[in-house]
Amino acid sequence: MATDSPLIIALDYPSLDQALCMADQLDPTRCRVKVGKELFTRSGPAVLEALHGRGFEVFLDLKFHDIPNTVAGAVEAAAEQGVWMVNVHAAGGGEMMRAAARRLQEKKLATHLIAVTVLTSMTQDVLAGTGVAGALDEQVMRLAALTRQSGLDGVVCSAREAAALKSSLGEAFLKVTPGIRPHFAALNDQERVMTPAKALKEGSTHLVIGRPVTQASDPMAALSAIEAEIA
Ligand SMILES: O=c1ccn([C@@H]2O[C@H](COP(=O)(O)O)[C@@H](O)[C@H]2O)c(=O)[nH]1
Repeated sequence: MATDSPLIIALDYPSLDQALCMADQLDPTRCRVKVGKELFTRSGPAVLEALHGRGFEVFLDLKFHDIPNTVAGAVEAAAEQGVWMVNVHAAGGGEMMRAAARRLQEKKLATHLIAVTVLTSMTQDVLAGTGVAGALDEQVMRLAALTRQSGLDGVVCSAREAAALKSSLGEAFLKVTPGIRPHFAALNDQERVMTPAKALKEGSTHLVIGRPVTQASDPMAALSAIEAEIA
């Protein structure tokens, strides 16, 4: 079931049952869902089948980062399972990203392929600790430009970088932004955060939201508040 909503709810749960319990409260015409490393490692492709069966478009967030041939194969495997979106790490480089994009083209698979720039949990200091000397926002820009040159559909970045990316790489290039924090939510381990309405205003095309909804005492009330904020 396709939706126009920019909302992607991160189903970060340790079991298939818990993830489906939340999915059963959500409406596939009002949001997409994201399956990440914990849930997929525990439940495998069964979770994708179950979510597709409920009508959801699924972002498989496994952030592949490996040699080009391995990543191309992994992206192909994800797309064959019908996911709406899959991602790789831009830091894997242009060769890796081009191999993945080419594989989807060759196999005529319509899954969106995007790349992670700098994780939203990272600060300037944390980035420097990995050996990247320049400014964090410049690193995001550099990796996003490489992602677009490599033929991908967009990036994962913080909403704080969305406006600059929109002006340099255009509106159609997807800006999928985790680190979304409504005023009522805790920051948790996120550093580069923004509220839902501001993120859309800055140019985010999709908002990834996990704990502000899934860990809320009333998840559906939290989701409704977010929908009202962005309406
Ligand atoms: O840079 C990134 C890339 C991915 N994520 C993922 O998004 C969600 C965010 O969940 P919250 O509970 O809203 O913090 C989570 O699944 C991350 O793995 C990210 O946060 N930042």
